[in-house]
Amino acid sequence: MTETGEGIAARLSGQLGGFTLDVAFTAPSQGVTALFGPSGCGKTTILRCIAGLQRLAGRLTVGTEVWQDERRFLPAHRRGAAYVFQEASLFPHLDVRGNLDFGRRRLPASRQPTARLDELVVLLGLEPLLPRRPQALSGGERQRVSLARALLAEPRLLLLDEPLSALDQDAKDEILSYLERLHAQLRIPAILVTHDRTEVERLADRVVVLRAGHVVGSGAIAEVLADPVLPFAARQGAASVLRATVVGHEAADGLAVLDLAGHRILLASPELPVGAALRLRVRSADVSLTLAPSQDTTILNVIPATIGRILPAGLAELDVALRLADGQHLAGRITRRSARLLALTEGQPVHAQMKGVSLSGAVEGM
Ligand SMILES: Nc1ncnc2c1ncn2[C@@H]1O[C@H](COP(=O)(O)OP(=O)(O)OP(=O)(O)O)[C@@H](O)[C@H]1O
Repeated sequence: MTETGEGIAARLSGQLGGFTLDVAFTAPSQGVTALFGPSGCGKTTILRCIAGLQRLAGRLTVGTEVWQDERRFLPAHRRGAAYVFQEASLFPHLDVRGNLDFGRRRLPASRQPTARLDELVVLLGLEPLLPRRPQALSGGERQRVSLARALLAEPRLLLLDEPLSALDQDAKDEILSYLERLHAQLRIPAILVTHDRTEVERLADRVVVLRAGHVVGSGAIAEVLADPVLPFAARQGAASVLRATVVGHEAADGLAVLDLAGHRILLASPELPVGAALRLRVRSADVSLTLAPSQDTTILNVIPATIGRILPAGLAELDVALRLADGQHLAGRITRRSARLLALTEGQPVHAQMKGVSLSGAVEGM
C-alpha cells in the first residue's frame, strides 16, 4: 500500500439550510482519524467535502496536493479517495471475486496496485466468499468486501462513513476485529465518521470531536479519551488506550510480559512475539488506586502514576486522570469515599492497579 507524504489539513465553512458548519482540523498521513459526534453535527458533510462530492468554502490539502482552495476544486474522480458507506454498494450481478476485480480494473495502467488482492483476502477473511454473489452475503461480509474493493483501487485516502452502523452487534464485533487487523497494515490515512465511542476506542489514532458544526476538541486517542472536558472519560464503560511493547513471556502461566511506561505488566495472551508494539484497552472501572503497591492482591498489574485531575462522576464516584512515567494517560473511576479515606489530591504519586487489560487496535511487528 502506498505511503503519502504529509497528512491532511482541512478548513471548511458554510451554511446548509439553517445549519452552520465551521471546522478546521488535521489528520496524520497514516492511521485512523475519527470524526466523532452526535447525529446532525456535520460529520457526513465534512466527509463528502473531502471526497469532492460536496463543496463548501475552505481549503483542503492532502500530502503535498491541494484538493481545494480559493481558486481550485479538484473533482472527486481525481482525488483518489475511496469511500465506504454505511450500506455496501456492491454490484449484484458479479460475485465477490468479480467485485474485487472491478476495483482493480479502475486503476490506470501506470499504477499497479500495491495493496495486493491475496493480502487483503487473508486480512479480511474473504477466501470463502469469493465465489458468492453479494445477495448471499451477510451485512458484515458485504462491508468486508467493500473495504477490500476500496483498498484495491489504491486510494490516497480512505473515507469510512459509519461503516458499521447498519450491522447488528455480532457483525459489528466481527468486523471490528478485522478492521483492527487491517489498521496495522494500512499505510494511508483513513477518516472514520462515527458516533460510536467503542469504535473510536478500538480503531482511532486521532479523534476530532464535533458538536453542532464545530470542533470542540481534537488530539491523539489517548489524550482525547482521558480529557475530562470531552464526552469520553465521564461515560459509563469509559476506557483508556495505552501503548506497550512485548518484552518476554511467562509461558508456564500463559502470559506475555509487556513494557508499559518502563514498567513490567502481564497480559494473558501468550502468542505475542517479542518486540510487537501493542495497543491496550483498560476500562476506567478496572483501575483502582493504592498509595503503596500491595503484595496481597490478585491484581497482576500495578504501575506507578501521578494524579492529574479529579472530577465528579455522579453522586458517589470520581474520575481520576492519571499520568504514567512516560506521559501516557490512564483514567480511573473510584468512589468518593476511597478518595477521602486515602486523601487523594491532584499531583500526588500513587500506584494504579489494573484489574483488566485487553489487547485492542493496532498491533505492529507481528
Ligand atoms: N443540503 C442540505 N440542506 C439543508 N441542510 C442540510 C443539508 N445537508 C445537511 N444538512 C443539515 O446539516 C446538518 C449536518 O448533517 P450531516 O449529515 O453532515 O450530519 P452527521 O453528523 O453526519 O449526522 P448523522 O450521524 O445523522 O449522519 C444536519 O442538521 C442536516 O440536516
